[in-house]
Amino acid sequence: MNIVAEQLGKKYRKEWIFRRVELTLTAGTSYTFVGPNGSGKSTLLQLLAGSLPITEGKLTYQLRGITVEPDNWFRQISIAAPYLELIEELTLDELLTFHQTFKPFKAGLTSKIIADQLLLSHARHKEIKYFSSGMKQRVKLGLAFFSDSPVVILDEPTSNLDRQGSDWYQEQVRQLINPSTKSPQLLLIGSNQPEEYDFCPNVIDITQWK
Ligand SMILES: Nc1ncnc2c1ncn2[C@@H]1O[C@H](COP(=O)(O)OP(=O)(O)OP(=O)(O)O)[C@@H](O)[C@H]1O
Repeated sequence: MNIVAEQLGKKYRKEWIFRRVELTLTAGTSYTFVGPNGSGKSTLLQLLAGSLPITEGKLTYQLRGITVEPDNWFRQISIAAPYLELIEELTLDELLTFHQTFKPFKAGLTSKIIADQLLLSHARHKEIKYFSSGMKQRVKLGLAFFSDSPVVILDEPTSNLDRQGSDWYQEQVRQLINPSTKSPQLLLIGSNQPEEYDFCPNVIDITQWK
């Protein structure tokens, strides 16, 4: 999957957050958007995910050379972000089962394996509303890591994670763009924490588009 942005701009009321963004984002690698608080990292990630309308410019999704219609972009993307909520009333097992009805997991992964991978096998039958903020963050990241989607978007990925959780993130995130993986994904990160993206070859300062 490739995503191409041409002359992309976003304005909230009278304020331009960024303008004239030019990007060609290619599968099999990662890109991290950096910049101070309020610079527009989350806004740009949501635009690239097709979940916020663009004010000007053009976005194109291409899967194996074929243009994907905007109505189908959401099928290509898994996103973990602080502003996206989990369904609190479901248990972890129920959430994993529900999630698979619209976004399958990668081959061979069952709910049990994923709960083990999340280090949450003890909490499979607990409702998400009783999870700690770090446990919820692990679930959000897991849904993004383990779903079979060409694009993975992670905004502030290690927020609320303890040392063990951050180590787990480091281990998992590298798998996404491992060249020996059968279908390498496109990984997009929004971050202010260098240790979240120290492996990433493409670090892009968003303030260049102010
Ligand atoms: N719905 C909205 N309406 C008006 N302004 C908004 C809206 N959402 C975001 N903004 C503004 O857009 C700017 C960019 O916000 P954004 O959350 O994208 O920044 P960020 O770089 O992700 O920040 P942080 O590092 O704090 O997460 C901010 O000035 C913010 O106030």
